[in-house]
Amino acid sequence: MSIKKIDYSLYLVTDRSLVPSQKTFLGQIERALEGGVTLVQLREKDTETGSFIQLAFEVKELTRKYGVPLLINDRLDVALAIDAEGVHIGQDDMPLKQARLLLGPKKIIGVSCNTEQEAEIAIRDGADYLGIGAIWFTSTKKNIKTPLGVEGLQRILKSMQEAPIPTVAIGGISAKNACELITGSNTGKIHVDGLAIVSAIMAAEDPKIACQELFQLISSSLSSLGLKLNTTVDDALDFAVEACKKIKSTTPMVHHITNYVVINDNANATLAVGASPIMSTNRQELDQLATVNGAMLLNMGTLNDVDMMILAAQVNARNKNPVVLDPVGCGATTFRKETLARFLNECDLTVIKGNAGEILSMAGLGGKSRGVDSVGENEEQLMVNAVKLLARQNNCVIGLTGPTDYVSDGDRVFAIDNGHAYLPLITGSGCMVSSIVACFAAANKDDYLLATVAGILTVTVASEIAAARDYVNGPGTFRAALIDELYNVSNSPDLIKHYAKLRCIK
Ligand SMILES: Cc1ncc(COP(=O)(O)OP(=O)(O)O)c(N)n1
Ligand SMILES: Cc1nc(C(=O)O)sc1CCOP(=O)(O)O
Repeated sequence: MSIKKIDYSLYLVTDRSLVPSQKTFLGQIERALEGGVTLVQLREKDTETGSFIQLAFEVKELTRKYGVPLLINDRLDVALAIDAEGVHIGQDDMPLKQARLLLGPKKIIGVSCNTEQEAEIAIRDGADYLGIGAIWFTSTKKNIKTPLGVEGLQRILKSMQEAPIPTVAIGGISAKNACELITGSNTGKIHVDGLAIVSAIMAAEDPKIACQELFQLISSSLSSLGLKLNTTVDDALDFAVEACKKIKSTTPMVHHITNYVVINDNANATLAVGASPIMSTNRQELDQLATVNGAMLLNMGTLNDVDMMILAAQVNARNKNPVVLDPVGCGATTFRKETLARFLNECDLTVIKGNAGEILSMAGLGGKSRGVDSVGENEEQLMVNAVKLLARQNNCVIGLTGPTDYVSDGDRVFAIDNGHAYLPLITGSGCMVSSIVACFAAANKDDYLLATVAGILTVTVASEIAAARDYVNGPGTFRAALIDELYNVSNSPDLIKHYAKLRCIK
């Protein structure tokens, strides 16, 4: 299972033939990125493979600079050659099932659909999003099928209500009709997630201005429907409160394969927030447990049977259980580095939660991991870049804990300034945070970024309340009080709202 949290709202599909004279293709794309494009598809119809790859590398350099994913139209070979974030395929291109086999589960695959039946098949076969069109007539693409209009789009969206996936509309879209399209296609719970646009951006005198105008229109149309493009601090706090309640009401089982230094504390913390811990390390019951688990937690602290841990991650992902990895000391030895590489390559991880040293070392951003302690003071920007980059590279949520905690899904970034100086003085407090994140992910599968923020907030807020107790005068008394306050905070989750020092970082 993969989160693939992509912002589809303003999706540029390129066309070199539309670039005005005096302008360059890459220049138009860069201006569009400056204007707020959230996703780019490189669409080349008559370009030889070698030149296509060369161009794709150049476009990727730009999209990377702006932190925007790049998809390749039709050509899986080009997408693989440049390690693009995914592809967009049409009904006459390589079948989705084969494309998925070649690209693997982590890449994004979008599929063009013009009918309810095409949408149903694409969803069944595992598309990540649908490009629904043509909505209106367009001269950008030859031989389009009969335009759907807003009613046709609505019909398809309604047909997907049982199994919704993200959708973008395409064909004839510009600032003149963007609002009508978004508000008109709203069918209660389901609406189009974004607009895919070619000529209104590629042929614009200044794509930055065109995109800013489009972005504004999309954002105001969504807010008129009570929907938002961005997740705010208030959204995250509301989510945290509800997330606590959901753990209590569903009591998810959280399977831990954790290190033996922290096993008892992890189990007690899990119970304190209302989840049910199981600490089995026997491979014979992995399959059966995965059918009832809410989440799987893997902790690299005291590594023994790595193959078994990888198997556990795989069977849980197959059962659609979130898999949380705590990469304890991942930069400390060659064995740990190799083990981490295996987790990243062989498993579909949902959340990686480590300390600053671990996360910076994973990101190759100069972090060091000495034993299992986090070292060094780092600038906020370095942390933000690290969590964003790793989240994008690994298609998962990254949580970095330290004096300030950072969480990102590659798109959104939150910083948490809660916590107490006693936390790093008890062994395995970071491991406890990972356990609690797994509990939140188990019960809150609709948004793993917010579930991770909620988990970290719960522990750090509880730590502040625990440290303030009269009898707490050092790490030993604090450790017991922390378990008590995890219990109290999760029973009165409005405390999170009261204490939270949460920031949304753009
Ligand atoms: C976002 C998006 N939606 C639809 C299409 C059309 O794809 P396809 O049907 O493969 O046609 P061509 O683009 O290949 O002409 C798209 N490219 N992007
Ligand atoms: C690439 C493409 N696919 C379509 C479909 O209907 O699937 S319409 C289209 C072209 C859209 O261009 P413009 O934004 O300039 O109208």
